[in-house]
Amino acid sequence: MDPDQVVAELVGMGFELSDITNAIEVVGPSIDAAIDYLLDDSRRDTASASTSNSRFTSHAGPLGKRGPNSTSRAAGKIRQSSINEFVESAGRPKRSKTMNKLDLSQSEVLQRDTKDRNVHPPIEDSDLRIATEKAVLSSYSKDEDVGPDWQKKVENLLQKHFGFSLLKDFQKEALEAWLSHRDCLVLAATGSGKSLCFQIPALLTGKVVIVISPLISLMHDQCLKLANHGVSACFLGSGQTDRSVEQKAMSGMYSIIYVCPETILRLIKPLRSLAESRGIALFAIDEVHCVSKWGHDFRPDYRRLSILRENFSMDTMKSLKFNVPIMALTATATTRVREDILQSLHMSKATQIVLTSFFRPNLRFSVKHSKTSSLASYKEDLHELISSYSRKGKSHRKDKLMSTNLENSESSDNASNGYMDEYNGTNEVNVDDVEGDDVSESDNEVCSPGRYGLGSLKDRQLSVEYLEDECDIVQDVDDLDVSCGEFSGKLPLKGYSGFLLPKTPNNPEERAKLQHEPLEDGPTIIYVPTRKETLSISKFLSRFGIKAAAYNAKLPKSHLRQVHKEFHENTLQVIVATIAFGMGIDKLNVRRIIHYGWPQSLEAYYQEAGRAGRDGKVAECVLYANLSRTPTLLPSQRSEEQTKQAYKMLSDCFRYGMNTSCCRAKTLVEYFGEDFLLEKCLLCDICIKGPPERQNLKAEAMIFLQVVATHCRNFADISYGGYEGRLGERPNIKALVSRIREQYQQFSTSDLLWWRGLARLLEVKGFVREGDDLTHVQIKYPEVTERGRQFLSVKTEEPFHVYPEADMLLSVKSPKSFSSFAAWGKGWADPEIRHQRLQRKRTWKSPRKRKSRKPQPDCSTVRGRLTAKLSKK
Ligand SMILES: Nc1ncnc2c1ncn2[C@@H]1O[C@H](COP(=O)(O)OP(=O)(O)OP(=O)(O)O)[C@@H](O)[C@H]1O
Ligand SMILES: [Mg+2]
Repeated sequence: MDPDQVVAELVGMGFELSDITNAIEVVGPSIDAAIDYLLDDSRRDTASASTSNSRFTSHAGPLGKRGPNSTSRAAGKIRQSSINEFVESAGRPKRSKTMNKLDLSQSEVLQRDTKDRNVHPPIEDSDLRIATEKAVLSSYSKDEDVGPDWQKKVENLLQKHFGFSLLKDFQKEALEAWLSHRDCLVLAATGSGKSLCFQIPALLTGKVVIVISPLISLMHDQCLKLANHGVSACFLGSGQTDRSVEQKAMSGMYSIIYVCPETILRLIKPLRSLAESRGIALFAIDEVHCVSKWGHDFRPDYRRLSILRENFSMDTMKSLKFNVPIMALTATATTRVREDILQSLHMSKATQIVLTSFFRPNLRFSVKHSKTSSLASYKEDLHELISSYSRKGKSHRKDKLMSTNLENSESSDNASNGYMDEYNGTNEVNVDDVEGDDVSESDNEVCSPGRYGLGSLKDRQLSVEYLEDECDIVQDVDDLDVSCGEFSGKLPLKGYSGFLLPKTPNNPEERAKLQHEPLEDGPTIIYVPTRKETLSISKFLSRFGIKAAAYNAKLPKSHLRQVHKEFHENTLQVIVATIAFGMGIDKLNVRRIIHYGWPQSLEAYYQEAGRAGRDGKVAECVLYANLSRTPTLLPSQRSEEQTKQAYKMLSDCFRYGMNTSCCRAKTLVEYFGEDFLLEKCLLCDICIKGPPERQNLKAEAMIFLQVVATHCRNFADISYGGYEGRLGERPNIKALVSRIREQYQQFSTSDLLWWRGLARLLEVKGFVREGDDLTHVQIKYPEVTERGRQFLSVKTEEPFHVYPEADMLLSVKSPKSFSSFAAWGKGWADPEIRHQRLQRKRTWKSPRKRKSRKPQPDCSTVRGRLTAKLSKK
């Protein structure tokens, strides 16, 4: 491969250019070898951190033990995995020559499963198979009535297959709906046990359940678990390499068939035959929020699933005694999304809505301010995480090591990148933070300049292509075809009864005790917006002896599988992932979910956070976000309508972060349309710290509304002109705040951040609204409403009490360094002063820039050629 191509691919995976060039210089321009070298680098860091800082030279796999084909990236790329691999990797006997098509574990599973219903395992010889299939098909019980004692039967089946015997109430409700042949929409919290609702019908009848699922990794995971529980299941779609599986599935050889929406559309005909032969008990549509444009994971193919109702109803299939019921399931759907689901899937008017609480009583939610953009932020924010894992290991030595490493990393970062000084004192609010309005909202925080040592990054900052290539956006079922199963096959089922049990106490005294309860052992998932951050943060953590691994969709599949495996085997402490570490991951003991950067919606946030504490024990969900900067939408192909909706969802998420007075858990569950029964959760940062002091901001509110009213009127008359804006240009909040600073001496040094917060509060009260047609994350072109005008005109002494929001508090905590903002601001209007300032700014920056810039690229080396190429862009 051409070295430039190798470098370009590795850059796409998120590796840093300097590391790539080092790797290529050591191992040559081979992509596989370079990946191994680069991933080993973190390993070496971990090893060196845990052994007296000496460099670890052997090339063990990225996580210590790569699979046999780990060096063959090509193999990982071309050949997609099949369930057999994962059954094998679960420690079960491998397929032997003497065995038939299925490996031992699967045939065992089939035997066990089929013994219950006189179904024979599929066998290799085709004639014999056809004969067997005929016998099998004729032996299916066509009796739909499972009888009045179905609960008893279910309990027995649960005990036999899963090791517990009690159905949860919502599961019972969903099954009752199915038994009466009704459609059903199940809305239940993450980890509550929705899968069981559609797995039981397959065990209870001789019929097949078809499950539509969005990701191959999810299907793998569920098939593997079912295999471990003695239930025959398979998945179909592009990830299925064994072509015979589809044929077997369509002839009724599996009790549960997982299929992606894209595939089911072409399988309608064979499925109709299956409905007539073995029978289809149910269509289950998992993660059904993907149906809706108003949801956070819209997948157009999900919308076409209305085809199921059209093709499997009594009207279209005369042999059916009732429509094949549809069961739709999700953990994150707002009221609007629910309506959209019912409509789009043509679910019946009598659809049973099974709604359980979205509340996760054992999760401690919190939001913290961080620039989340540099090594300095990592140090500040991840310090506690590192200490917690170090304490669990050899605490004293590691703590010592940690401080040494912190020092080392500081000096080396300063020397190599020269950007540390820019971010020292991470939590300081800098005027640059709030100047974002001048650039479009697509000026995304995910690509703050100077972070990754890529010289030309700043130039590429506004490029949508670049951003698209930086973030993992799951658009297709194949995007993440790696398994996330419990590979050990030892599911901790005995005595475990879901996250609601062991019960998290409900009474306030008991709950208060959980506020500071130390977390038990367990892994952490850190969600970051970009691929580069998966690598930079995992590398950073490895330096302190943490067993951390990066996970993003562009990394080799072999690496991702290994990460899944080690995660489920509890040998990894931290996974740093993009959203690619996806839906439905069911690992019980995840102790922390850290979001490092703004999520795109509360739906996505809550679903990802919901992976914590599924064992019912206390777990933490921390969102680190830059509270002084408006988050921006990650690029994706959206229609105008979808863009508006995406902004709305991002805005809701931003407001969640800005909130300082309402319990986080309450905000989250109410977002999903649920009435929160406890007054507060008592575990989140707001419940623990309490809200800030309420302030009477009457004077400020009046001034703001007055200025907005005046300038909006001027704008409407097109007579407005003067200061910063051009004639007829609608004044944005930044311009309006400049006017306030100029006109009101007492606010001459006030901060835009603070006024933005006030504008949001006034918007919530209905005194101002967004005047622009485009949607923004927060109010940008305020306009006074009728209510606002009334507020302005009524001269009463009534106070205007509000809780200041996070950005307001932040701006007060770190006031501006210059003494008179107005004077400083006015200076920019003077061409001479502006010229001088810009000159000065250039001279400030130039020494550091010059220091970090390479003299002249040497085009005889890979590094030189690439540097020259990138600097041309
Ligand atoms: N009735 C039950 N009693 C005890 N445990 C249960 C019960 N039902 C399900 N579980 C367990 O709950 C865990 C979570 O189940 P499942 O993966 O179905 O959750 P989910 O609701 O689909 O979550 P997600 O929304 O994240 O996909 C599993 O380990 C499962 O074995
Ligand atoms: Mg699920």
